[in-house]
Amino acid sequence: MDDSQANTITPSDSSNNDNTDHASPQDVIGQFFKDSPAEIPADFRCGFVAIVGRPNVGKSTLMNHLIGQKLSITSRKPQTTRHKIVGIDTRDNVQAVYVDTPGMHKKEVRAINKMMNRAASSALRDVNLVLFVVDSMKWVPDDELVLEKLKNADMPVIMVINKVDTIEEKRTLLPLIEQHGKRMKFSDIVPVSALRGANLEHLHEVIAKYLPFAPPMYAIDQLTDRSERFLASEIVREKIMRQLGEELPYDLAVQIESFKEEPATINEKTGKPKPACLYIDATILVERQGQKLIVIGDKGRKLKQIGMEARIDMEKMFEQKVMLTLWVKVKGGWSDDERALKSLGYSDI
Ligand SMILES: Nc1nc2c(ncn2[C@@H]2O[C@H](COP(=O)(O)OP(=O)(O)OP(=O)(O)O)[C@@H](O)[C@H]2O)c(=O)[nH]1
Repeated sequence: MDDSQANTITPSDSSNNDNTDHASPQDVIGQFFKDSPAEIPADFRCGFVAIVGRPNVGKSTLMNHLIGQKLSITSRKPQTTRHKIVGIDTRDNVQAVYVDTPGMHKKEVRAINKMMNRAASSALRDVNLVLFVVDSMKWVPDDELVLEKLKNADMPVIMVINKVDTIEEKRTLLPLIEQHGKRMKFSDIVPVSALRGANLEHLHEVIAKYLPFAPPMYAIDQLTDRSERFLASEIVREKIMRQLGEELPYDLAVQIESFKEEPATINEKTGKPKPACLYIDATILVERQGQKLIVIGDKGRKLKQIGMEARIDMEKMFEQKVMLTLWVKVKGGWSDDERALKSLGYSDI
């Protein structure tokens, strides 16, 4: 980014009272989720699901197919601070929230042991269900390590025998299921081919059976990482509109440059906790230098106000501390550039 063309502001005081008269974040969310059903059926099921297993058994492939190839689906709510949400799958009165188990994707064998120790004590805590993924063709000591940790788990564990498409002799499948069934008391054993999408409908049904009756934790319309950024950019745009009114350049756009969450930490020296924080960098793109000056305002006052109001709304929407950095940049002719439009999320609208 060209610093000479940018003006930054980082509102840092999150304790400001919000006295401005503006649309609440609920209004903004409502705009995007207006098709969501108003009434949640009493038999709705919802819960956290952890997908575990040694490297290379197909966990990522399975998750991607379970959530319908929608990668990087994330959402933020306070209940999820313990987990990293990797996918939210909502269908037929069931919402399965897939969570990442830290270290699960490490290749090193030793890491598994460490990871599973940790997983048993933290990542697996609070999940409602575990999917233990194994490769139908191989059972190796690493699987055994994972199994050992799962034996202590106090939630249902479903064994998912993956890659069944690689089994040549299909009649060997039943004896294999029987053999695995003796390893521990699984709630269910489901053979699938994640890659081919085979038997995944059945797996969806089995997963649903083990999730508790609970209302959805997330919007029925799944949130993608993109739409989360999109909501953030819409908040900034709304604040610009409020500040500029008639002066608003009609071809102004807001681009979210980065959207990163820093987890809560403890300061090693002082021992004081530092809360989790969402760092959002956004660029306000305008067509001409004159428009840039309008957005920035006298002594940067307008931009400062926009940043402060936007941050307050973002903190409400994302339910955590937000550090917002705003830039204003002249990008002549961007509105004619199809690629730029796509990168700004206009294909989504
Ligand atoms: N034949 C076949 N291959 C599969 C299947 N599922 C996954 N694979 C392949 O297995 C390999 C590993 O898949 P991943 O999904 O990356 O496995 P993972 O368990 O997430 O691996 P880590 O990230 O190392 O923990 C990839 O080459 C996949 O294409 C399946 O059902 N059948």
